[in-house]
Amino acid sequence: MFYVSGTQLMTPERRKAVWAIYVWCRRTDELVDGPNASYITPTALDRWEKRLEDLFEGRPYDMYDAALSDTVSKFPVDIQPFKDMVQGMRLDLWKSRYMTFDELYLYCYYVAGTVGLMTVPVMGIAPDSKASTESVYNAALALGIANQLTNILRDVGEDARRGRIYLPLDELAQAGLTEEDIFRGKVTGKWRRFMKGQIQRARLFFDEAEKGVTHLDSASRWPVLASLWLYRQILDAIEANDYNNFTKRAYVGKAKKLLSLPLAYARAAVAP
Ligand SMILES: CC(C)=CCC/C(C)=C/CC/C(C)=C/CC/C(C)=C/[C@@H]1[C@@H](COP(=O)(O)OP(=O)(O)O)[C@]1(C)CC/C=C(\C)CC/C=C(\C)CCC=C(C)C
Ligand SMILES: Nc1ncnc2c1ncn2[C@@H]1O[C@H](COP(=O)(O)OP(=O)(O)OP(=O)(O)O)[C@@H](O)[C@H]1O
Ligand SMILES: [Mn+2]
Repeated sequence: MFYVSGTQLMTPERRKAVWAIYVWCRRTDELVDGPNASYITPTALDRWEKRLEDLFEGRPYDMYDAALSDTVSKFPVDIQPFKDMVQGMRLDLWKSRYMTFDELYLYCYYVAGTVGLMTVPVMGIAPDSKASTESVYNAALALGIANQLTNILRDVGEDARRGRIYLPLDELAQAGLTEEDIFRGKVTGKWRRFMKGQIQRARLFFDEAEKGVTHLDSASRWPVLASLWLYRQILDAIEANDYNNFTKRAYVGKAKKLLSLPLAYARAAVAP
């Protein structure tokens, strides 16, 4: 998980804090994505949200919650993005179709944009930055959206096999595609044209996020830039697979991952 390698590049205090947030997010995702997902109910998510409120008030349930309690006592982290991620998991319990990009955007905000909002207070905004705080948070949000859109484009076949289509149905229809085309999983000219548009939009969100990275505290820029570049390369891998995201899982090879780190370091070292 390159978020992990990304956080290894941070100062120890920040690394521990991001790690605590990561673990909470991973456990939250596992509730609906993990092995026991079929038993999860909205009530279980309500209980998870109650635990979140307790740990924010300094009453952690276990040692992982305690790590997040420690983080929120050290950094000005707000509870709302965490609550919003739980709401995203409630959606994932029952919602398996998205009619429009607006609907999909909201879902991406809930499960991924929230991660950006959770982590900005830990990454820190550069003291000499001229950018407004709002614009930095918008860039963080954009990175979450970009990552989730990329995740969705990477997993079209995998999600279809679980009966889920996150791609906006109105855009599929405009491209002359139907749900059956997704379940059939054939790469056609229509599919390539549709995917080109989807990839182009995801890249726009990465571009917006990248502008904001330069306004983070200098010690946080490199790991965030490295993780941004790594995830964005999944889009290149989908293109390299001739848009076959039905049966091929696009991924970034070790060599490219390793190459991204020094490149991101050099880029992050350049003043904004
Ligand atoms: C250095 C760095 C990127 C730190 C962020 C670490 C962190 C707290 C990550 C949490 C990720 C997580 C487990 C979220 C739970 C929900 C979920 C699974 C979201 C999807 C992530 C991908 O997970 P995975 O690859 O495992 O997918 P599968 O579960 O296997 O299907 C998401 C695609 C979204 C993740 C979103 C981010 C990492 C956004 C990070 C944004 C920032 C660090 C903001 C940076 C600030 C600026 C100004 C750009
Ligand atoms: N439109 C909805 N709005 C909010 N919550 C919903 C909606 N549809 C379902 N849910 C919640 O998601 C939970 C699980 O979704 P699930 O698909 O199993 O139920 P469902 O969509 O109502 O379908 P069914 O009626 O066949 O169970 C439901 O128990 C319900 O609490
Ligand atoms: Mn997941």
